Amino acid sequence: MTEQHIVFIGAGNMARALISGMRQRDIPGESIQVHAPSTLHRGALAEEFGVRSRPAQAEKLPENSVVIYAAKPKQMPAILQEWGDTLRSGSALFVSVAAGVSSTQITALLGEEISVVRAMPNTPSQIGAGATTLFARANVGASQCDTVQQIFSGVGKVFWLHDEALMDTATALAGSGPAYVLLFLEALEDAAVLQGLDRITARALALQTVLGTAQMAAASPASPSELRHQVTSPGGTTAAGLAVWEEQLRPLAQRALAAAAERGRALSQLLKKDA
Ligand SMILES: NC(=O)C1=CN([C@@H]2O[C@H](COP(=O)(O)OP(=O)(O)OC[C@H]3O[C@@H](n4cnc5c(N)ncnc54)[C@H](OP(=O)(O)O)[C@@H]3O)[C@@H](O)[C@H]2O)C=CC1
Ligand SMILES: O=C(O)[C@@H]1CCC=N1
Repeated sequence: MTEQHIVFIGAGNMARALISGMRQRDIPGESIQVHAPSTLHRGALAEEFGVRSRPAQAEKLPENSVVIYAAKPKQMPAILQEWGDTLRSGSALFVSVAAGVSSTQITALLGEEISVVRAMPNTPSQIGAGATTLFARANVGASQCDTVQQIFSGVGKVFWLHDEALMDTATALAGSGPAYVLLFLEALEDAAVLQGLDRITARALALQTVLGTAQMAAASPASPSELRHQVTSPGGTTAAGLAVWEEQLRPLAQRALAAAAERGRALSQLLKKDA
């Protein structure tokens, strides 16, 4: 793992989260290089994590490079145009974290079947608590899959998919998921403040409740439904609250995941128009 060179295209939120998680796992800063047009974000990453900061494009890659595409989906045609020769001439493994963009689109943009893996990580990767879904094209070898597995299992849990179409669902659930959980926290906090609790206490109580419950569910062999029933006394406070959640929550979850997955597919279609 330490011999591997990890090359980021893009220095934004997701690159930062992954680099933070990698550095906590003692991947040396010198084996990570970050490319972005401006020095704004890559400069900050170099300063904070000791990674190498480079302009937007590399002429040549170090041996054993894993290139992680972490710029916006819609920029992929232009960026792969710039990186095409570099990627085609080496033996780099190309990992895209871009939402929506299919591996077939990526190889079509490159005009060659280089090794492509799609990854959908999430921002808790920055503290080693990420959830990453991976999909490898058929030509990606077992040792390349191991390499990708090692990189992302270093920053959290890893789940492989064999049907690429489900990457949009994984994106809707886990890539976007931290934002849903944070919105839920905000809503709980605000509701408690409305009832008179001070904001600091409301925030801390909401956070510890979500954290403690997630840890309990992760540690327990029981299903979320079974654990929920343990909290719910007949005729008690939880039953009263749950009756309200049940009216809306499941249909809302279905609509939210459908909207997010559809947006992933739309991002992919947009790329077709621009390409
Ligand atoms: N944010 C998230 O939670 C998640 C995001 N993703 C995916 O990660 C990718 C990046 O998202 P995010 O980090 O949020 O986006 P940001 O907008 O935070 O970062 C985008 C980065 O791309 C860089 N960039 C722009 N043009 C180029 C170029 N020509 N060459 C190299 N780099 C370039 C920008 O450079 P500069 O610093 O100069 O502005 C910036 O650093 C997206 O594809 C998204 O779908 C996947 C999972 C979760
Ligand atoms: O919102 C987005 O499109 C990206 C992908 C998943 C999380 N952030």
